[in-house]
Amino acid sequence: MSAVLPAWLDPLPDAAAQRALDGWAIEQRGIPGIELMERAGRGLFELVQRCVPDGTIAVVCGKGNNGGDGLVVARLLREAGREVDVHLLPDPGELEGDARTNLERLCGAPPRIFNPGALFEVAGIVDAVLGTGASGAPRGLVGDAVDTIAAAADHGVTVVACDVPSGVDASTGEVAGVAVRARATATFHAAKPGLWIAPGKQHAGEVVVVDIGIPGDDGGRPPATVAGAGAITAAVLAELPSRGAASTKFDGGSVLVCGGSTGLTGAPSLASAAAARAGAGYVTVLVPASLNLVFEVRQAEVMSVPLPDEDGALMPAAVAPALERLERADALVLGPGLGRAEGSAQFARDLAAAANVPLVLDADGLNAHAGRLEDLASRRAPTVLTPHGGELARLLGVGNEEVRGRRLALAREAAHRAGAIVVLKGDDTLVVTPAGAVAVSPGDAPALATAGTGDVLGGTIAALLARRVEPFAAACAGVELHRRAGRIVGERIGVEGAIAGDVIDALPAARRR
Ligand SMILES: NC(=O)C1=CN([C@@H]2O[C@H](COP(=O)(O)OP(=O)(O)OC[C@H]3O[C@@H](n4cnc5c(N)ncnc54)[C@H](O)[C@@H]3O)[C@@H](O)[C@H]2O)[C@H](O)CC1
Ligand SMILES: [K+]
Repeated sequence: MSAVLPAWLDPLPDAAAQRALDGWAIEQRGIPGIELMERAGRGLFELVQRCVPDGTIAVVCGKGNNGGDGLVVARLLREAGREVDVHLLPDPGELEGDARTNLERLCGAPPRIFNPGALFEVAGIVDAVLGTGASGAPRGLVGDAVDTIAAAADHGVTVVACDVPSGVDASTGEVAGVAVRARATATFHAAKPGLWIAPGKQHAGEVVVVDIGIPGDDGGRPPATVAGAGAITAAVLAELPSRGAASTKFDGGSVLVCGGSTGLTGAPSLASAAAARAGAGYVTVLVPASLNLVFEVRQAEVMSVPLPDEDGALMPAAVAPALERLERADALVLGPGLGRAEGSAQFARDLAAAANVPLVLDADGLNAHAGRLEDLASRRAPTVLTPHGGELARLLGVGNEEVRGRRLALAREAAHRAGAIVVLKGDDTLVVTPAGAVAVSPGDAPALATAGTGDVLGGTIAALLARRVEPFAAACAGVELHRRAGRIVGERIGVEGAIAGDVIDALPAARRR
């Protein structure tokens, strides 16, 4: 599936797209494959020298061009005076093309037959077994080699991966069987989605992108490299409107936040405060009448509308009054603190179906749609689901383990079934559209790992939807603002002890960075 990625996403070509790019560079732009391989090997060499400055290096080579890169780096390391053991998995006669050429160019001792024990006695290992040509779990001797490299890493041997840690699916980050866990990965031309998406992200370690001279779109029209995914960049924030001198609160749009239940009044408060801090013109919470006083007192900048409730939980009878308020709203966040009462789940389903405004469905609003994603597909206005892993598992009726292992595939499935944008939260937050576009967040905002930051994200995205930002851009920009705010909090007050309110307060600064 190739969707044209917006300019504010840096392409993360998947395995097929990267192979197409390699082929295009060779056939259409006349760059010899052997030259691409040499440049790849040189980039890998520099990373190995940095990560393993001394001691013996074992280079384990598979039979494809990933192995060919390994043979290049073995030669360069030996030319630099390093002690290098080359372990060749295939018979030498099985090597073809550029890999074979580099076998012939190898200086020093010829490659040895793969010797697992030797991998525990070296300072470092270069994993040149499988790259973008891998399919499925490593098999046979390749599987044994990947197992051994992984075990050696567990014993403290430094592993540097060539292009992709062997065993990781370059396109999705899935690990079918066993995979190498590298200290660092030298990846060629561009990072692949599998290096940015868990569990592949954790296997890749530090990712260094090596320029191997594949030209950009210099009019030569490279193949659509957008078949993979895109990395969210700061440029997405340029999609956001700014308040001008003549702006009024009406320009900022009206965000409604519907949720809350006894003991769970904090979530709608966090979501509504976040919407205000993210630029909404005005924000109103729709909450159980018996809890309304809490909201009257808590946040002066947020208005509150009491809805009929039973024991502090919203029931289907609250749908009609809520819809009345929605007539004058520009976006709705539904779910924060809603609670698990059956009547509240029905309330959430009825309101989601009837609300004709852009909707951010979060928390118990999502749980109310477990196994009912298709109900959302008939909504006329845009829908953004913001599940964490456990909520996505409940939506799809699968186990948490399956979501942890197949994040991209399952986010795509939910987006397709619900006809909605899915924001699958995590250090590697994914934003996936029903049409198949995929954006990945750079993450690295550990201060966000605290209760309530999910509510903050929902309110932030709703504020951008209320300002008529295109929904995919609004979801990605919301994720980026949220991440930046988390990083600001981490720098200002420290990761430990950061709380969701700090992230809200940092949202305005996050736009300025
Ligand atoms: N194409 C180029 O110009 C460049 C490529 N670079 C490097 O090449 C690899 C991609 O090479 P390719 O030959 O397509 O595939 P691999 O080297 O990944 O090897 C696949 C090889 O292994 C076998 N295999 C596949 N899956 C499994 C499995 N699960 N178990 C066992 N064996 C498996 C398969 O039969 C193939 O023979 C790319 O990653 C780069 O490293 C250069 O870097 C740049 C130029
Ligand atoms: K590899």
